[in-house]
Amino acid sequence: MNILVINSGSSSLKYQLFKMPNQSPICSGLVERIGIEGAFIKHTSFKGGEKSVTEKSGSISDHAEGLRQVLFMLIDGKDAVIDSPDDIAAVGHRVVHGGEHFTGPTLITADVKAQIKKLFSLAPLHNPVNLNCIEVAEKTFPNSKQIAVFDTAFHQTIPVEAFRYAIPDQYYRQDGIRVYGFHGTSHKYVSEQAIKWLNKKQSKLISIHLGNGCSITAIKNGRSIDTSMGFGPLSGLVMGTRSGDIDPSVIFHLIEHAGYSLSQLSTLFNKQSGLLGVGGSSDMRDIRKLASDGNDEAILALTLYAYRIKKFIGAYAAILNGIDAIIFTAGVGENDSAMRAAVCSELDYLGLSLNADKNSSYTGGIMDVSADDAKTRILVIPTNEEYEIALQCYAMQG
Ligand SMILES: Nc1ncnc2c1ncn2[C@@H]1O[C@H](COP(=O)(O)OP(=O)(O)O)[C@@H](O)[C@H]1O
Ligand SMILES: CC(=O)OP(=O)(O)O
Ligand SMILES: [Mg+2]
Repeated sequence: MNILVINSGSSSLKYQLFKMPNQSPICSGLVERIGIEGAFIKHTSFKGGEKSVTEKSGSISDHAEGLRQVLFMLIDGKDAVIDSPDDIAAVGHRVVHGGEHFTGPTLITADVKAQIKKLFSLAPLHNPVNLNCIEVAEKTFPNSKQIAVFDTAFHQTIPVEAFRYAIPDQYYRQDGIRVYGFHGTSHKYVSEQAIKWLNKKQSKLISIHLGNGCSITAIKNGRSIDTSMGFGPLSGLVMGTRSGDIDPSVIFHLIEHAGYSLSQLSTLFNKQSGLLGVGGSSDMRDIRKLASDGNDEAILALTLYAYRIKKFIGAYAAILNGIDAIIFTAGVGENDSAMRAAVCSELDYLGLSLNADKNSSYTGGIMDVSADDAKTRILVIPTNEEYEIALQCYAMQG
C-alpha cells in the first residue's frame, strides 16, 4: 500500500512516499526557501533500487505552489514514481494544531477542515498552510483517503498541572485556553527510538526538537508529561523567527506605549524574532557563519538559544525527578554539534557529559554522544515525522 506523506512546516515542505510497511521510501524530497529568493526543490527517487536526485530552482510563491510542482514530478515528470494518482491509497498530512478535538489520526472530511480552519489564529504559520496542502492533495488524488496527523496529539497525556495556565477557569472551559504542545509526532518518534535503544520502557527522557520551530518535551514511560510550546507554537525555546517565552507585560507595553496593532504584534513575535530578530538570519547555518566572522548579534543569538534550552532541561529534570537520557533531533539538533556542546556544558550535576570526539564526528543514525562513564545518556536521533505519520495512517487502514 502506497502512502504519501506531506509535512508542511513553517519554512519548508517535506514529503516521502512509502510502500508500507517499509521505512525506506520510494521517493522523498524537500522544498525550501518557500516565498523567498532562492527557492528550490530537491527530489530523491529510489525507484528500482537506484538513487537519483533531481534539483529544481525557481520562484515558489507558497506551500501550495511548491506541492503542486512536487506532485507533478511524482506523477508526470521524468522522475515520476507512480503511474496514476490512484496508486496512492492514502495521503497523510501533518497538521500542526488540532486543539482538544483531535487526539489521533483523523480521516479528513469537510467538518475536519472546518475545525482546522477554526484554529488558524492559534497557529498562523502552520494551519493555513496545512489546509492549503490538503486542498491541493484532494484535487490531485480525488480517490485517495486524506488523513490528518496532528502535532498536538502526543501531548494529550500532559497532566492538568502542566496544561492549565493559572488564569480563571472559564478561559479554559469556554475558550479552550490551555497548553496543547506541538512537534508531537517528532517527540513521539524519537522517544520511541530512544526507549528501544536504551531497552528501557520505564524511562525518563527529555526530547529536544531544534528545527525552524523548536520545542522540548519531558517524557515519562513513553508519555509526554510537559512541553515548552503552549496554546500555540510560540512559547518556550528561542526559534528561527519566533521569540519563545516572553513576559506578556511586553505586549501590554507595546500596545499602550507604541500603539502596536494585533497583527503587528503577531508578526513581531512569530516572524521577526528569535534567531532572525537577534542575530540577523532565521537559518542557523547563516548565524554560525556570522558568528565565526565575529558578528556580536549572531553570537548573542547563539547564547540566548543555548541558554533557554539549558534552563528547560533543568526544569524538566526536576519534574521528572531525574533523567535517563536527553535526545537532540531535527535540523539544528542533528547537525549542529557546537550547539549540542553549548547546551550540555556544565550540566554534570545531572550526569550529562559529552564525548567531544563522538559529538563532533556524528554523521547520522542513532548515536550516543555521551562520555562512556556519564550517568545520563546524550542521544542524537534523526527525526522522521513522515514515517511516523505513514505508520499512523497505515494502522488506520485496519
Ligand atoms: N549543518 C547544519 N548546521 C547547523 N544548522 C543546520 C544544519 N543543517 C540544517 N540546519 C538548521 O536546521 C534548521 C531547519 O531545521 P528543520 O528541522 O529542517 O526545520 P523545519 O522542519 O522546521 O523546517 C535551520 O535553522 C537550519 O539552519
Ligand atoms: C510546530 C512548529 O513549530 O513546526 P515547525 O518547526 O515545522 O515550524
Ligand atoms: Mg519541522
